[in-house]
Amino acid sequence: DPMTFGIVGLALRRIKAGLGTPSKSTILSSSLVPPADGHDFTGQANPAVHGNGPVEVSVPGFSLPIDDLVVSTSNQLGGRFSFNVDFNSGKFVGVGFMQSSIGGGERSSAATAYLEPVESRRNLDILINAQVTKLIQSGTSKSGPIFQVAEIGQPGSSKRWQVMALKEVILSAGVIGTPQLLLLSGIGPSAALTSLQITPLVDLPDVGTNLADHPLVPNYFQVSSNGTWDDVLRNGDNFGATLGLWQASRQGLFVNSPGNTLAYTRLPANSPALAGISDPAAGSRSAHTELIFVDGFAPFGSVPQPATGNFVTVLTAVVSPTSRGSVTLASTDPFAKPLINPSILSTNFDIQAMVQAIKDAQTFLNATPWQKDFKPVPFGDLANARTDTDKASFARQNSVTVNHPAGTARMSPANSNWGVVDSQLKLKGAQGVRIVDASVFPVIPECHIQGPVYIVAERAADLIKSAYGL
Ligand SMILES: Cc1cc2nc3c(=O)[nH]c(=O)nc-3n(C[C@H](O)[C@H](O)[C@H](O)COP(=O)(O)OP(=O)(O)OC[C@H]3O[C@@H](n4cnc5c(N)ncnc54)[C@H](O)[C@@H]3O)c2cc1C
Repeated sequence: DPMTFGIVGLALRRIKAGLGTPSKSTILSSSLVPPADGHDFTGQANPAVHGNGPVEVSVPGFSLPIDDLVVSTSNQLGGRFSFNVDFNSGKFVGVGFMQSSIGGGERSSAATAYLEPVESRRNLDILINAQVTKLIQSGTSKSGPIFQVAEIGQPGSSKRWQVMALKEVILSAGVIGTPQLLLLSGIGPSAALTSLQITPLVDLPDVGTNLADHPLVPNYFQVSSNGTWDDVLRNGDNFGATLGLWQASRQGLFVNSPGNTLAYTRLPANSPALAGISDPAAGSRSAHTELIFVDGFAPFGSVPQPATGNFVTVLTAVVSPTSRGSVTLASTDPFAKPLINPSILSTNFDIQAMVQAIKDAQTFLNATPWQKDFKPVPFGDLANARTDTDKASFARQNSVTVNHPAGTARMSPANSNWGVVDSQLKLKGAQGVRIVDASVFPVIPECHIQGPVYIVAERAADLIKSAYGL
């Protein structure tokens, strides 16, 4: 459950650019804290490239038998698999230790780090068991309709309440909820809205388009070691004892997910994935693919955990995908689920990059450090996926996503005729609404995107304070 931050890189670039040390509230949202087991994490992360913000981040707090094998293999293979002590350094490729938003063996999040400390503020009300059903036009301005009223309801009831914002509405309903709400409010592609009998108020064809996510394939390897977590998952007593240990002391296997190590890799320069296209990654220090090394059978997708045997899973992902899907309305009922078309692996780049990642997983686990105690052997459909064509087919059959959707209300230049928000995060063609969530990313970041969401949120806070002279 990793989160990766580019925040310190951002801060360093600020300092180099002569902008001075960033104030805490401007840039830094996380702090590196000791792992749950208190082990010396020298060489697993670099405190010098971390900030001092409220979200707690740590390296894994429970060592796994495969950790040393991953590091040894990195040292042996080098090149695209060289060791990277900390992905926050500004160089985002290589093999390293996972960093998770965990402090003291517990999840740290926007809720615990930002919201809980201010819950008792008199100017903050939190409505639970309530859902915004639409934004209501409250006036007209030269920039377009003004939306300063949110309508609220509860499932199973037709009763509605209205809340009026004195300054503006900040919409943070996420990559699925935000476009759904905009569409329900008459903000989106006019023709599609009209066909659903919704009166179009702002014609923004991009609402709900540009949905990006990181496709993920679980690659299973049967191993001869009997020390993997498979028996914890299978055996109720063992599972209960492990959970009990976490509940009593925030120690043991359950202090984080059992994927302690990972690799971010760039494709080889001659990869067929890159033929005839411009490189979709942000730059030479950004990755195309990711490998997460899990000490057991990670039950992703439709393949159930086998009743016997020990396993290592390598989760392979494409982190600079070019496929784009969509979120559209299935119904005008605000409580009905929208239609989500993830459209993953729908481009040649994405499928070829995934094939390379699957080959990389096999190369990595074929290295000598694994041959003494683990002796990994491809398991299930992976065992039969011998050629690149087989691997592409295996990927199509077994892909899920990393749950990193982004981009359904993308940012664009103020005077462009595409996009949904401008660089101030304000809804285009309207007044009174700002969007602050992962839907505004124009492209999906090549990392687990929770960190970048915090960056956008911190930036938005500054934009809002600045707009009102606060
Ligand atoms: C299963 C899963 C695992 C993940 N694991 C990781 C990980 O390990 N590392 C990582 O970096 N990222 C991870 N992510 C991604 C990360 O959680 C998201 O990128 C991030 O939470 C997005 O933040 P957001 O503010 O855009 O939206 P969200 O966090 O989704 O917040 C949107 C909120 O709006 C609420 N909402 C929606 N519609 C309405 C409405 N109409 N009225 C009122 N409220 C509404 C939702 O209930 C939700 O609470 C994971 C995501 C999932 C789903």
